[in-house]
Amino acid sequence: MSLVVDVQVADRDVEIAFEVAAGETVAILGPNGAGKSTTLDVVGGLLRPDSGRVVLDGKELTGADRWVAPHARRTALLAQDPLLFPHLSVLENVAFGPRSRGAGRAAARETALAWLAEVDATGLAERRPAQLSGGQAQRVAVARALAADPQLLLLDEPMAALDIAVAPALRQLLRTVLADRTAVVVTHHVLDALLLADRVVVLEGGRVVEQGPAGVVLSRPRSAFAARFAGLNLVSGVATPDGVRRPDGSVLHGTATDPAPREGSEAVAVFRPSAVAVHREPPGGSPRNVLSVRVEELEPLGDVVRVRAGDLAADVTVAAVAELGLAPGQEVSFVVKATEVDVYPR
Ligand SMILES: Nc1ncnc2c1ncn2[C@@H]1O[C@H](COP(=O)(O)OP(=O)(O)OP(=O)(O)O)[C@@H](O)[C@H]1O
Repeated sequence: MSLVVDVQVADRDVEIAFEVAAGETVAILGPNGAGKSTTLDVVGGLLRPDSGRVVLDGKELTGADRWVAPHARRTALLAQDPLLFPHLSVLENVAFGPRSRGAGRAAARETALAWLAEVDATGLAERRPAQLSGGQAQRVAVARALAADPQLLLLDEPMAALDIAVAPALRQLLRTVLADRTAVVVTHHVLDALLLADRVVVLEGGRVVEQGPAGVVLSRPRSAFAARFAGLNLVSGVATPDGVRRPDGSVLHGTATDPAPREGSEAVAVFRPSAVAVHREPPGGSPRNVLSVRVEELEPLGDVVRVRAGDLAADVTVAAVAELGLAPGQEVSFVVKATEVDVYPR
């Protein structure tokens, strides 16, 4: 059930093309307004693009002269909100899909019970949605989506509305469910991308700026958003023999990784926040990279404090924050060794 998406929505300035192979899960990432919801809406048939096409398993769902209605698309949407029918029992909610596809009452009930067992919710069958916790309702929503036997599963931040304590169990369930399914998942969570998706597609400003295997994009990001998402610092510019020249003319020295960027071509320098040391004064005569920045925000992160300055971040200990007297608005130097900076083509 492969998916081909190549669509344009002029009034939203969205032009997006990507493919999902049969059995593959693709995560769509991007900042607010990047076009993630627009993409899901177009694929699910809720929005008609100005031009382009959506093809599922060789069948055109959206095209120049073709428009398959949402309910006839064989796609199922799992959204933030479980969207269960409040007046139906859990069992009836899950049986709804098979019933609408023509199954008899007994067969639909059997399918629904099988899916409820699959999501570990058999004991909830007779309850009404109002009698479920958020996590239980979302598990039922998973069963309902799958009971309709969709060819493509669309997930729109399925964990976003859940309690932090409940999210891991649902993520684990989705991991099992998505293992051999064709799916597109919009997420703001790095763990979802890593644990659920085979590939990620990064959108910015209504365009695909980067795509590839989840592990590769998150460990070797080439776009500003993917780097931020993966918790890495990224500086882009033009490749020099030993680093990246930034638009302001300064060079960030690093180590070229395979494949090394061609001198003069667009390149990125990427380094971990934990590799950055923060100094009040620029260290004199240092062979290291020194970036002058203004502290914008201090954010506690486990046993370190993330110091944010523009697009860059440094992780320092609480003791260092106290010792340096760090506070927003302060001018400081971010210092990073060239050996900690990976340079590769953009
Ligand atoms: N109903 C609408 N009518 C017109 N423009 C819209 C509409 N919804 C979104 N847009 C615009 O389309 C572009 C893409 O928005 P979209 O909602 O797809 O982004 P998103 O990546 O889902 O963002 P978010 O993470 O905030 O949900 C934005 O410029 C947005 O302002």
